[in-house]
Amino acid sequence: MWRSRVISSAVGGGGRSRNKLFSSICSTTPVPAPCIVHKRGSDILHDPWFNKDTGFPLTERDRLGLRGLLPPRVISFQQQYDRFMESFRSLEHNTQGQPLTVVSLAKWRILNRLHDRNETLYYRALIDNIKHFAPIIYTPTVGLVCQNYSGLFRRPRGMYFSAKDKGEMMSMIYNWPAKQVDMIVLTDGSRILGLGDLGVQGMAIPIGKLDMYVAAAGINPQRVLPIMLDVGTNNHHLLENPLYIGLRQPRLEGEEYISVVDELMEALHARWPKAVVQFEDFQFKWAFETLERYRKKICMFNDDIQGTAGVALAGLLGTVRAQGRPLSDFANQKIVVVGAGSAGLGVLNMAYQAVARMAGPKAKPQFFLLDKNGLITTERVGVESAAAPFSKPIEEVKSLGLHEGSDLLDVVKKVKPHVLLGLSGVGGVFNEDVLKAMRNSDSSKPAIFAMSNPTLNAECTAADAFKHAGENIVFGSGSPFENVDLGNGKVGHVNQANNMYLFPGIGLGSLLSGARIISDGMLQAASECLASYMTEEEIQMGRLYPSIDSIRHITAEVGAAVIKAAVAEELAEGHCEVGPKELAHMSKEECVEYVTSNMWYPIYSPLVHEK
Ligand SMILES: NC(=O)C1=CN([C@@H]2O[C@H](COP(=O)(O)OP(=O)(O)OC[C@H]3O[C@@H](n4cnc5c(N)ncnc54)[C@H](O)[C@@H]3O)[C@@H](O)[C@H]2O)C=CC1
Ligand SMILES: CC(=O)C(=O)O
Ligand SMILES: [Mg+2]
Repeated sequence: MWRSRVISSAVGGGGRSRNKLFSSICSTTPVPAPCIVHKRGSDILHDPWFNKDTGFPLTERDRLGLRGLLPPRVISFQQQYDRFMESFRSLEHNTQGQPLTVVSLAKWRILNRLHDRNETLYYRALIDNIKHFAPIIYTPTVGLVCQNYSGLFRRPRGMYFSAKDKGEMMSMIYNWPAKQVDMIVLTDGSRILGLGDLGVQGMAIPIGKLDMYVAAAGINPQRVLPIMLDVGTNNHHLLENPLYIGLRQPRLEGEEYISVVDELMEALHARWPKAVVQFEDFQFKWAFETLERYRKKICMFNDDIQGTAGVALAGLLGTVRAQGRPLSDFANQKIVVVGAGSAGLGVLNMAYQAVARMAGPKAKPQFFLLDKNGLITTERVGVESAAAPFSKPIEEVKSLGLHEGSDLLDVVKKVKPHVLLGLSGVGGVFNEDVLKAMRNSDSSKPAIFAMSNPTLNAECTAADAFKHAGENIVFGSGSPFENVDLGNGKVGHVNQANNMYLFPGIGLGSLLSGARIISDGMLQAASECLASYMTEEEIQMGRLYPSIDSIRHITAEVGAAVIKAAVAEELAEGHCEVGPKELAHMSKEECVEYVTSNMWYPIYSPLVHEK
């Protein structure tokens, strides 16, 4: 039995992991570990990490100088939870019939206010209602929040570094109050979902991703750090907005840009050398470059390139199974990828690697890549170096009646793909004609993945996909859609093909293994774990990914797979009291148990004051 860490002692607060140590000693309900707090009185009430609102027991009120600062009656955690959920339901009821954007922002506001006031209650509400709340704190509403962030901003969360901080970052990093940081999500706001350059307003993305880390991976919220690196924006609309809260200057470019990122990475690594850093929503021209620059030096990954690739590959393998074919048939699948950016190229990279493993390095995958200028072939002038390996040989293209730059409809008609996968950021690009052309797919169960976010940027809606491409398709989308009623009691199942199924497990597995870096092998293990998670029966029903309700379970499995891969590649240096040798001796089940027991869970811990 692997003992969990007693988190409180390490971070001076928040000793709220489910504690196996206690449960193995006591036969009764485990007592939560006490949590050390270095403040007293109203300072505690204004600190969302420690605040319990009316939930402070009387003894604690005495101990912490809170007596008289709260109404006399003590309200239990359960009562507080019920009251919050009741006000959320009232809000839903009272906003019925109002425009979707108004309702969505109102829901985000009520959750955000709780987040700012009482983190324990917030995360319990999030974990227990993840299916309902993920679309608010994550895609699609987080996109709307980013678009309006300057107006919505009330209280700071995370850290802001800007081009004006050059030379200061190494000292600024010590302004962050937590001694320990495990998980960092960093953006420069240059490609927020499919919404483009939103400058400093992109900060809602790292915050939302880290909320998912807490909910899905049980990362202690006291140890997460969302970071915005504001190097300016090229969004004229924002530059002209007098209330814009970011730097009002064009984006830094070239050497100037990279030197600022270098400085920040050095500062982060110097203070928290074991923290995992996730790069998020960097524009294409910097996404690959920064990944290659840092991935051999520190424990980091790019979620849009690597997390997305793993989730997409799991979905693609699922579609092979859904067709009733052996997995090795993946090498013969005709896949049209629409969007040759960070995400699309990440997917193709991983898909090519999978084919090479299955069918040998000489295999020639039938993958087709399109960008805004159409089909990318070896005749393309000025092709990006990251896209070049996926350019289709022109002779092959011509033999199909296609040419350099063929449009999507023509490609779908001539190729008759098994899979159409969109990562273009362009809403509706899978139009009626394109979807109808998928009816002539060579697959008995064609797959359509409209993976772009948020909802309006999806390549097609779920309803249109089933309506035009036929009821036998398998469908996935980056943002959630309702299942589609096909009539006669039949339902078109909607999968959420989103990197949220992998990034929490990649991050947690990397952290708990103490991996020096995040290797391709670790990412592949994560993807394979997700791919094999679904049963044959589920796959036959068109379910490629599990329900988000079981996200902690999936994350535990993925995290364990990542740890095992890190150990196998001798990258694991261990974490806290669990060293690499102990990790190596864990069975798969023990490893899943180790990951699970390290997941933080929100309960009120007794607070103990220390000067
Ligand atoms: N579901 C998920 O988990 C994820 C979804 N995404 C989504 O993928 C989208 C793209 O992200 P990135 O690759 O980082 O963006 P990017 O800007 O790097 O790439 C976009 C690509 O789409 C191409 N494109 C634009 N218009 C097109 C058109 N009409 N037809 C065909 N291709 C077109 C561009 O030429 C470019 O190659 C975004 O909407 C993002 O939200 C990204 C990561 C994860
Ligand atoms: C999901 C995600 O990472 C994106 O749309 O960028
Ligand atoms: Mg992203």
